[in-house]
Amino acid sequence: MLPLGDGKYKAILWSITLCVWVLYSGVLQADSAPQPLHSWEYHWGDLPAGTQGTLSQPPDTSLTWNPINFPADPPERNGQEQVWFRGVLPDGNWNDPVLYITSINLIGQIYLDDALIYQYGEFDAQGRGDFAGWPWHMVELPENFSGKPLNIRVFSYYTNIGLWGEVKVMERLEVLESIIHMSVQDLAVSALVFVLAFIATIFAVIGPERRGFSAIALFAYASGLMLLAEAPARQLIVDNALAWDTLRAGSYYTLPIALGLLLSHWFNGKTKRWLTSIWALHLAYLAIAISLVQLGLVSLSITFPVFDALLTVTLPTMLILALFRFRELSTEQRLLALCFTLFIPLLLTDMLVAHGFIAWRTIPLSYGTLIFSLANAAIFLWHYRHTQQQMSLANETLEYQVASRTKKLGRLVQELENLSFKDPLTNLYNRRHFDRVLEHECLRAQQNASQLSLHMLDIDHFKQINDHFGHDAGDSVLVEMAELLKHHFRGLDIVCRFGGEEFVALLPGTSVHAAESRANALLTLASELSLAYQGAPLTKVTLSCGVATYPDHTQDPFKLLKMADEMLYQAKNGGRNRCIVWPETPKTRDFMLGQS
Ligand SMILES: Nc1nc2c(ncn2[C@@H]2O[C@H](COP(=O)(O)OP(=O)(O)OP(=O)(O)O)[C@@H](O)[C@H]2O)c(=O)[nH]1
Repeated sequence: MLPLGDGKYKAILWSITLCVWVLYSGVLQADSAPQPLHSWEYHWGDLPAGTQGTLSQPPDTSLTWNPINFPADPPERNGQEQVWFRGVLPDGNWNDPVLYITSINLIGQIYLDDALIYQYGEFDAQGRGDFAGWPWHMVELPENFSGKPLNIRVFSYYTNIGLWGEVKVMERLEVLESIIHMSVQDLAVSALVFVLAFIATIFAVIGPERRGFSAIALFAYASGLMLLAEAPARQLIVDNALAWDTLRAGSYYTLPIALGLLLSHWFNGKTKRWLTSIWALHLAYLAIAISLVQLGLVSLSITFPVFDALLTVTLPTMLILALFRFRELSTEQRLLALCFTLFIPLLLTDMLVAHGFIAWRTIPLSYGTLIFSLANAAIFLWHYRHTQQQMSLANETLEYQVASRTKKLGRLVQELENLSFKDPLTNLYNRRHFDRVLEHECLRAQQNASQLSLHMLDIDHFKQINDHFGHDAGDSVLVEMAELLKHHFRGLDIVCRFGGEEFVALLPGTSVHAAESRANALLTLASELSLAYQGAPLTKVTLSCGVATYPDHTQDPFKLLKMADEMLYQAKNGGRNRCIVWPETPKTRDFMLGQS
């Protein structure tokens, strides 16, 4: 940073400011209103240009000159490619005057007082040359030019010949100022369009409407590039008119491709086929035209009128096709279609001006692009909001689904767990469950200072049922017996199938005597059961039962089971169909202790 306190630097800073002010105020004070040249005349054909940039003979002595309003496209061209114009330079009081020309079709030389003062493009010996782009021109003028004739030699194989736009004498600074002024809007819109193109690209990559957003992105990139390449300030950035015009052609020729892609994506059937053919045709034109130009076979300038002719047919066709089926479009598509409807006349008018069908004027193409860009921005925002809403909805749905599935899964786990503790044939608890609850029930009995009786039950001579009536009949007996047990015992009793034809029942809060009487009652009920299988009666069955009670007989759950089993064994040995309760005798106690 400048040390502002330092007097020396302050002085320099003030001097620079003063110079700029003097220079600028000088410009403002000068009689600097831009003045066009006047008294224009033309002469078809080339005149012999003298050596070293001088006219070998003054063209006005021996030739016929015809008056013309503006030095462009004189009548009766008849395929001629060379023409001379001459006009009189205006009077004025300029500080730093220059001649400003909007554009030249295609190349030219400018002479003042028989001296060549400016040349654009390369002339060969025959006075011909190649297209070199369409830049604006700022021609240095020597002193005392006022009132002098200016001779302009032009060569063009293009549809137009001569100068284009404005030809006037003005201050150099004013030229630069107006160039910047004319470009600001184009450049600003171009920057905005590039940002939108980038956002559209992101939507095209991630979004559901990939093709639609790709087409919008392509249109935005093409129109952004076109505006940049058209802005007069382009020459101040990179001084290569041909490169800029090639870029302009590429982007301009891409616009109908993007438009066709987008529209064809919106429609079906015949309309889609028509639109697809149109964008394919433009794609082919772009590829062929740029290739031929790059190969040096065709001049870039010639590709413009051919393209414009094509566009005057395809653009209205696309518009008519879209408007014809306007009702089928969604709101956002309608918005874009309307923007195109506004943009297309601008594009067509610009084209008509470029070819001289309409008098020269600046066409605000950037307005069309701006409207299109704003519509796009609105659509992006709408899409963003819509996507956000859909995402939160999806999240909620997902959360709901996860919760309901977790619940369902919990239920399934529970069912599975139940199944793993159940006997599938009888639907009674199985031995796994019994092993799990025995210890727990003993503990509960201890905590409640109550008793817990254990019944061990076995169907007598069950093998004979299987043998006589078959395995399935045996199964039906097991099921019947299980039903009897379920009904006979209380809800808080735990009845399990211990294995084969053996059952156990845990009776919480049941004394030895109560357990014995419940067992005897069960045995009676079992012996009275009328069993049948598939309508055929089965033999009567009886049960044997062993009983042991906690804590009366033991406080060890494992021993309790052993004791009941031992009593069952004794019941079997004692003749079956009976219940034996663990007797509190020293002999049995010793027996059990010896086992443990
Ligand atoms: N149908 C059927 N039979 C079974 C099942 N489980 C075990 N068995 C049969 O039950 C019979 C048990 O026979 P045993 O151990 O000799 O006993 P039992 O014939 O009842 O004789 P005791 O117990 O001494 O009165 C065997 O034939 C087993 O095949 C089953 O699920 N279904």
